[in-house]
Amino acid sequence: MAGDLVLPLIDLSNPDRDSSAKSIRKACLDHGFFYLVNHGIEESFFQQLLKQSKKFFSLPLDEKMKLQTRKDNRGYNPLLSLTLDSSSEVKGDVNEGFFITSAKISYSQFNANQWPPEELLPCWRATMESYYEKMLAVSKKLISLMALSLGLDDLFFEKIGAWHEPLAYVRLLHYPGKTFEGSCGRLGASAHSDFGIATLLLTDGVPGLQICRDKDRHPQLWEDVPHVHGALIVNVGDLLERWTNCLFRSTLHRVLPTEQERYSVAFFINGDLDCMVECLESCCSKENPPRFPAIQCVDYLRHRISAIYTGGQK
Ligand SMILES: O=C(O)CCC(=O)C(=O)O
Ligand SMILES: [Fe+2]
Repeated sequence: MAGDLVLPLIDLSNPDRDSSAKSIRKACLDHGFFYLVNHGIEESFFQQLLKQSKKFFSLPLDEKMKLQTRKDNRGYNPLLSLTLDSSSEVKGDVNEGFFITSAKISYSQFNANQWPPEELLPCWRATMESYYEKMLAVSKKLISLMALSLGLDDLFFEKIGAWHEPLAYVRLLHYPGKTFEGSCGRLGASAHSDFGIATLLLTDGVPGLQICRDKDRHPQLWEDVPHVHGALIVNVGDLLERWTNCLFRSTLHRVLPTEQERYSVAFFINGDLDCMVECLESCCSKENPPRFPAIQCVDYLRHRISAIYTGGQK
């Protein structure tokens, strides 16, 4: 049964950075989720982004399929093509999506984003590129507060080489609502934790997102995440959980099938591909040894990304 959930609100513009860092630490210990406000992105820009996203998903399927993702995970994923809970026997999440990342990053033999033709969707690419840049700037501020919240230098992630050319993704998402008849007990997004450092999520206000704060509890308790107008929902990812030896929690979440159509945009922040993710000194001791071996960011992400492709990654 879903209960009422009150998540902390972090003000990114607060000049008292130590106080923000303290609040972030508490939020990451208690929930692994919080709202980010005063992040500097205008509401009108969010509306423009959601409008452009809707325009893309309204294109005929054959047009969208021309941009289907390849090995590098950029472009279009049709309905049911990904299953975020890779251990689930029920395959296929009821959403379609579109991934965009930095043009500078070469992840496989393909190193270019895919774009719908300008004559079909004027300004689409420019809107997405602008969102990517704005979110990268917000993430940079957030990452430095997260470093402070762990008692580290605020430039810690830059200094260890995790934030020079970080792999980040914009993921546009469309949940079709009850008009889609092939759901058969599937979820909008099956239960998962995100892979990277953190995720910053924008939704259109249609409910559906739930979190499970204690994944080991049986039966699991799923709680609705209320919409807060203008706020981004931030959650800790598995790479940060590894860095912090499970001090910061990458909380399980999912999206229920929705009656109405629903649009959301996730911004996934990961580190630089070649950075090593290994337990922070301050997060381990003799009594609490590292729970995960060190791993290169790219190896971890490749493995996790390929596991969510329902029929294998093309
Ligand atoms: O659409 C949402 O609200 C959540 C999406 C999500 O959890 C994801 O893409 O990782
Ligand atoms: Fe997620």
